[in-house]
Amino acid sequence: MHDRPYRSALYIPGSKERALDKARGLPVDVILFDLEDAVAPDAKARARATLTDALAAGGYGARLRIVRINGLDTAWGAADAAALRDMACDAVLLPKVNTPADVDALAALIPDLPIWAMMETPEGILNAAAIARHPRIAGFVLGTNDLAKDLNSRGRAALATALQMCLLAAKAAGIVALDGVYNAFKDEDGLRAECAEGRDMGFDGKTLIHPAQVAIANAAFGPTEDEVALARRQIEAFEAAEADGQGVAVVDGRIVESLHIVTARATLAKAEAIAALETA
Ligand SMILES: CC(C)(COP(=O)(O)OP(=O)(O)OC[C@H]1O[C@@H](n2cnc3c(N)ncnc32)[C@H](O)[C@@H]1OP(=O)(O)O)[C@@H](O)C(=O)NCCC(=O)NCCSC(=O)C[C@H](O)C(=O)O
Ligand SMILES: [Mg+2]
Repeated sequence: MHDRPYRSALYIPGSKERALDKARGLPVDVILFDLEDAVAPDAKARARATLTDALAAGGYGARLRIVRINGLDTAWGAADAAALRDMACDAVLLPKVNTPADVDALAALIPDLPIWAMMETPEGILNAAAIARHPRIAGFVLGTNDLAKDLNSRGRAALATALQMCLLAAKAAGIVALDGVYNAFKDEDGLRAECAEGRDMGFDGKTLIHPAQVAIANAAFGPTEDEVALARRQIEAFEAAEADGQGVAVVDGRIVESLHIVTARATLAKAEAIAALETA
């Protein structure tokens, strides 16, 4: 269980002032301010300055502010990493992480900021467990477009092993894992289905590309009222069973043991964290 919700993580091109402004009013849990693929090569330097000014102006409230820089092996990566010193952000997202050494290289340039890794290359996926265990890594973001490109694959089913390897690595290391984007941003039913699939696999949230996707991800990755009510009933029933010297309770015809109470408490904690974020 993490300290805050990560249901929706919206990419915003660092070059788009209007979108940077719009995000101040969106009910999104995480903002991924992008200097990488959403910014054209000619616009990289200007985007860096525009983003620095937008972050300095503030107004993003309790949303987690993560800046995606260009890779350190590109023409822009070193300048992006240097600019982080002047950016009011909470973490940095490093694209195309292949090995823990890639994380070491960035960590040496930025002593304090938590680092998130884009998991989007075949080599990175094979090294997922070691990358997740790196002491500076706080989260994984799946880059399903780049991964499909490198694999020359089609469709989400072809990515299942990679998604699950990243999830296993993230869960074993206790870090956050966010699912990849759904490109067809006008297809609400398709997004809803893919969010449900990612949630059921164990992802903490979904990365998004358009404001219209936010409400769908928030609904999919937040507990429903029925789930919260069930969690309360399970805890109540289990505590009553324990008081009676029993290790098992029954709720709605299903057994409830101490391990289910861990999940029930996590559900309540998540609902509380969402309520706290929404009123912050
Ligand atoms: C996809 C878009 C290019 C569509 O843009 P546009 O045609 O302008 O959309 P709308 O006219 O419907 O926009 C309506 C208003 O919403 C604002 N807007 C649009 N997108 C965003 C956003 N991402 N964040 C905040 N606000 C946004 C517009 O400014 C309009 O506002 P207003 O005029 O005030 O009403 C566009 O959505 C876009 O550029 N999206 C982000 C694309 C992106 O970031 N791509 C890179 C990340 S995906 C990736 O790289 C994944 C990974 O690495 C992998 O490998 O898979
Ligand atoms: Mg990518």
